[in-house]
Amino acid sequence: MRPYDEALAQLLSDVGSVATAQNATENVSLFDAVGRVLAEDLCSPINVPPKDNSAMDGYALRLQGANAQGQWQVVATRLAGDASELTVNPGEAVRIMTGAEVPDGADTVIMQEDINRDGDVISLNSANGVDDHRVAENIRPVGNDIKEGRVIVSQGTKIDASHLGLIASVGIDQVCVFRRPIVAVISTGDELIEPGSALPAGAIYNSNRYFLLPMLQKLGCEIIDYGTLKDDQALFEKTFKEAADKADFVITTGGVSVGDADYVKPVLEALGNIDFWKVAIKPGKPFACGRLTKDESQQAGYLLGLPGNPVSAIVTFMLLARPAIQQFSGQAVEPLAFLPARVTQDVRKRPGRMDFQRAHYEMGEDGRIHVTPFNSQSSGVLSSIAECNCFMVLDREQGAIDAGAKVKILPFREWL
Ligand SMILES: Nc1nc2c(c(=O)[nH]1)N[C@H]1C(S)=C(S)[C@@H](COP(=O)(O)OP(=O)(O)OC[C@H]3O[C@@H](n4cnc5c(N)ncnc54)[C@H](O)[C@@H]3O)O[C@H]1N2
Ligand code: MOO
Repeated sequence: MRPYDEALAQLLSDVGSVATAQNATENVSLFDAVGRVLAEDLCSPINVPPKDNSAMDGYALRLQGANAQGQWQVVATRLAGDASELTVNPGEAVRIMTGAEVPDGADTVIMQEDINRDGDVISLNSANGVDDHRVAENIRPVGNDIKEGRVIVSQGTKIDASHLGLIASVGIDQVCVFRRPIVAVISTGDELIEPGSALPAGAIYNSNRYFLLPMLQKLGCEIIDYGTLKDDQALFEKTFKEAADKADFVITTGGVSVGDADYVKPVLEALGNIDFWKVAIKPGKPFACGRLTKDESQQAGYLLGLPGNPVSAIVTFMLLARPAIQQFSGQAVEPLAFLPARVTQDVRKRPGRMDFQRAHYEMGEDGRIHVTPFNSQSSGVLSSIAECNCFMVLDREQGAIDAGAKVKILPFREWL
């Protein structure tokens, strides 16, 4: 059994990245870029803002050299969008609106609440006059947000709404992204039927397909859905081969343990190479992965064989498949972001496997995170995922722990 860290490291070194493949990139327009991975550093062709502009509705004037209470003659009005030539001389002011370019000669904008206006003459209304203000206040200087030439979004970033806004703010409407990873999804098991019809004796509804597909979508994958295969070795061979020719990853669920109808591992061995089988995690021990071709130089899908038990399938997807696909898609894989917490009750655990107990965390009145494990840790109880918000992670050699002990947690809801 591989320790989790070793299994993940090997998986990441085996799967590589789409960045090195042929036809790895495409240009897409901004709204199609959300969720895609940027294939090159994006530099700004302009300064943002392009010119000094006002942060307030008020008066642009020259504060430097003004006498105590100040007095200025209002000579013009400046709205946002007006770029006509305008110069402010000492003793003059321009009525200015938020976002309008600051006219030449003005060094400060005074907000209108700080001004007394009498006809076209203005003065400062604060007790200490000029001393209550500073030169350059309320002016947003050119390039304050983004300097021309600066990298605004780096290669490998998964583009979200904030990046889209930033890219639009420098006037770019198309970006170069990596192509989506192609993932074939195959459920296996004679007992599985699809939701929507009555349950025959001996059958269960296929649930794994219904969380895997949306999680893959969220990762930005193109999905080839093979539905469910009956437990038939020849059928597995034929389907895996076909899927491996079309996809970067073939993800299977079920049939990966040691039962009489568990054909995933023998078929992977027959068609290609197993990189490893069995990881020292609970749940999710029987996880198989490897390349679906004997010839290393030949491109073919990489198989990730997830266990059939729904919780084991979702946990191995989150902890192994997800980072592998993320890396392949051109993103940097972030290390797991554990948080410290105190456990609210005694916890049973046998040394041997790293435990990812489903749990619920919340902030206590003492300012610490408190975590309570779900009442069933069976790998068939999918409600433990739906009703929880984190894993309580217990190291491999850890034994039982007492209420109040310090533990690590790993929030997971953002992956769903
Ligand atoms: N003798 C041993 N038996 C088992 C071991 C072991 O080490 N020695 N490991 C156990 C562990 S741990 C797990 S996890 C399971 C994994 O088994 P498989 O990957 O072969 O999965 P199946 O046997 O096909 O199914 C297990 C369970 O999950 C249900 N299932 C399968 N697919 C779906 C699906 N798409 N949707 C909903 N439920 C599904 C299936 O009906 C079974 O109940 O092996 C243990 N056994
Ligand atoms: O490892 Mo299995 O995934 O305990 O149920």
